Amino acid sequence: MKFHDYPVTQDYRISRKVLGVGINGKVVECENRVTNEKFALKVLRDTEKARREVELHALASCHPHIVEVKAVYKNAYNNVDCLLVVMENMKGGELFNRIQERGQKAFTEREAAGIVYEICSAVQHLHRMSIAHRDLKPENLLYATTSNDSPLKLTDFGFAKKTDESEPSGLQTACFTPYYCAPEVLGSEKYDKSCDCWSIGVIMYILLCGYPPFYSQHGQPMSPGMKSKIKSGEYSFPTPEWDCVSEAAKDLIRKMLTINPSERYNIEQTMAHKWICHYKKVPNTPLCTSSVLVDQKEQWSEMQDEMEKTLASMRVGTDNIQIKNLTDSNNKLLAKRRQKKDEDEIIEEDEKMSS
Ligand SMILES: Nc1ncnc2c1ncn2[C@@H]1O[C@H](COP(=O)(O)OP(=O)(O)OP(=O)(O)O)[C@@H](O)[C@H]1O
Repeated sequence: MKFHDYPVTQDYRISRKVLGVGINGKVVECENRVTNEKFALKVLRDTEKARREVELHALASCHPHIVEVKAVYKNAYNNVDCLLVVMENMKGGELFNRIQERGQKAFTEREAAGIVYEICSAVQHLHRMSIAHRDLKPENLLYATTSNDSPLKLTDFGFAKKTDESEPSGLQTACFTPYYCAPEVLGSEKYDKSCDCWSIGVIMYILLCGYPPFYSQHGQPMSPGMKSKIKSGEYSFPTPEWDCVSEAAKDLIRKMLTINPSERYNIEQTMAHKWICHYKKVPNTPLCTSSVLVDQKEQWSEMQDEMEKTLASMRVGTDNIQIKNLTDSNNKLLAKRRQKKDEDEIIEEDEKMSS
């Protein structure tokens, strides 16, 4: 995708409405000056990492279950190069918020299968293009609209990686990876893709019961021992939430949460599994998911933190360790301060243009 080098503010009015906040800063709403159509704008410092994110996202975005990148601008603010990514505006919110908001109307196993099918089709598209997402978590799954038949789409390619590039040797290490098979044994391409399948397994599990598979104790906050549970694949299908869930669903979860990534189901095997390929015929059994999500609202952010940490530890071992310069730092505080400054400068610029 070609990056425009004229100011984004020539084409879009930038609003102060914040659509979401992530580690790289805010995503704000913007409006096309000609059509008045609303979009989402993500501002990133122009670093090698940001370029990889934007390029891979744009490359993969022509898919019904991936958030579409409309345009990218490369603008400088106070001599700092930034990439401004205009994306379709996902007005329907995050996946689990919607399930939580259903109230009394029970969420069913067939609906869960439809959702997992949508996620799998996005991941299949990526893996066929030799892209591993590596940050597949609930916050990165957004609904396009608030209507019941809205598509669910995957976003945030901040950790995406082209998996067919030859890896420079020497700096890789498996010391930190908590998983049974070291990445270099399996090959980084298969290893990186296998992390996405593990994530789908976790999301599928939560969809079917409302709590994650690697809880220290159901209903209790996460314990420090959770990591070792993930490592040894210790999870179960507790009563009563799992009593009515089909054997086919449990079978697929076992295959996706297999500890050894070389034995874990890949995306093609997952798509061919009967619970996915016949997702419209999955039993319409009511699930406990919505009410459990409501009851455990307080634990949700801990769950998100834990999933983030686990995904981060899965990425270590396939990425080369590099000394970062300050502008590439992932330090949350530094990133927030920088991001806020960039956004303020862009909004100021926009206000100057409008006046
Ligand atoms: N296209 C979009 N439309 C509406 N809201 C969006 C869109 N993209 C992102 N958001 C919101 O902004 C939040 C942050 O976006 P994103 O995940 O891309 O940023 P990030 O800084 O890379 O975050 P993370 O901390 O998840 O790595 C999302 O969780 C979501 O709530």
